[in-house]
Amino acid sequence: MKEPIVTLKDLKVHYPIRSGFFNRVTDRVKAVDGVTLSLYPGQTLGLVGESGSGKSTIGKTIVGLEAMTSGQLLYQGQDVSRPRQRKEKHYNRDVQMIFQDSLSSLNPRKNIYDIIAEPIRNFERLDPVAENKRIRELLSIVGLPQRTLFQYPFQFSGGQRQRIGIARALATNPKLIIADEPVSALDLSVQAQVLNFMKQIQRDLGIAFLFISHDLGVVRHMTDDIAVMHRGRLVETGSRTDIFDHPAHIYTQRLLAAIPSINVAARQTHRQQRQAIERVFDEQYTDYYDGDGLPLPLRKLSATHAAAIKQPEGRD
Ligand SMILES: Nc1ncnc2c1ncn2[C@@H]1O[C@H](COP(=O)(O)OP(=O)(O)OP(=O)(O)O)[C@@H](O)[C@H]1O
Repeated sequence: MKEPIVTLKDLKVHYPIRSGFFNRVTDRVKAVDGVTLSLYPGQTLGLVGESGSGKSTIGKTIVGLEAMTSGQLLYQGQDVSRPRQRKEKHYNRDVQMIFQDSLSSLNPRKNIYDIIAEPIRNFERLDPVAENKRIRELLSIVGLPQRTLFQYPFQFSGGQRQRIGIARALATNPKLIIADEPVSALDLSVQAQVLNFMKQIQRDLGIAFLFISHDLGVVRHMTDDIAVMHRGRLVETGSRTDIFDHPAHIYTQRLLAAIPSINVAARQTHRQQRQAIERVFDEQYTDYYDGDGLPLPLRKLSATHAAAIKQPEGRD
């Protein structure tokens, strides 16, 4: 197996909660509470879980937008947990992010040329001719007409803006892109277009993706490997077949049952299955969560599959 591009080791990100007259820290939200995972060259890893499970915090920590409480961030095997180490290793150039909300993540006062040029100007010093050429190339990679180059974000549709966000993320020739719910703000018909387009880019350019989504249906379309997150921890990791055909954790089973059925005739049966899985979730809760309601540690089930479940009886 190739060396991972990025590895998180026992990552914890805890947010302080302040309250009272003196604004003292009275509690902590354990948004990420001991996550270990690796991202490999050319791989797309899907990170799924319901809202609040800690997915975005992982993405933001990888690109340095959130500080780690503890744990380690490795880049090609080297420790880059500190911002200074990331700078030295060109990490910030090689790891980019695409955001969910393309309108608020693109500066409304800058035209597309300057938006795409920004990361190039930050990390590479190209002469104006080379810069112009690179920006035009990026625009054609993301399928936008050259005449749009000096337009502003509000002049584009949501799908087109997401393509601009992708062009900006591609500008520095990154090795890894974090895509946090990249299509959830778009109409269904545009979602499919943008997803197919991202898949094609991923294949053509061999970039690794961490694809964050609350929707297992979208993740199935995009990724070969999936990590399922609940309450700040991973509850299951595996190949698409492991997760979709042999889900071992009750929470993964619940997420699978929540994927809406396209077939109208099957909706009634689907609803009954969903209710049945909700009952099983409540009944078997203590087999999967500890006394504090936190997921158990991950246990290896095969070379590709691991789940946060109890050891079978009689084994330790
Ligand atoms: N800056 C912050 N200060 C305090 N708590 C935060 C902060 N950012 C996130 N949280 C909390 O951390 C937990 C994880 O949030 P996070 O956004 O990572 O989850 P998520 O799975 O990405 O959900 P969503 O899809 O809704 O963004 C949530 O309980 C959230 O309220």
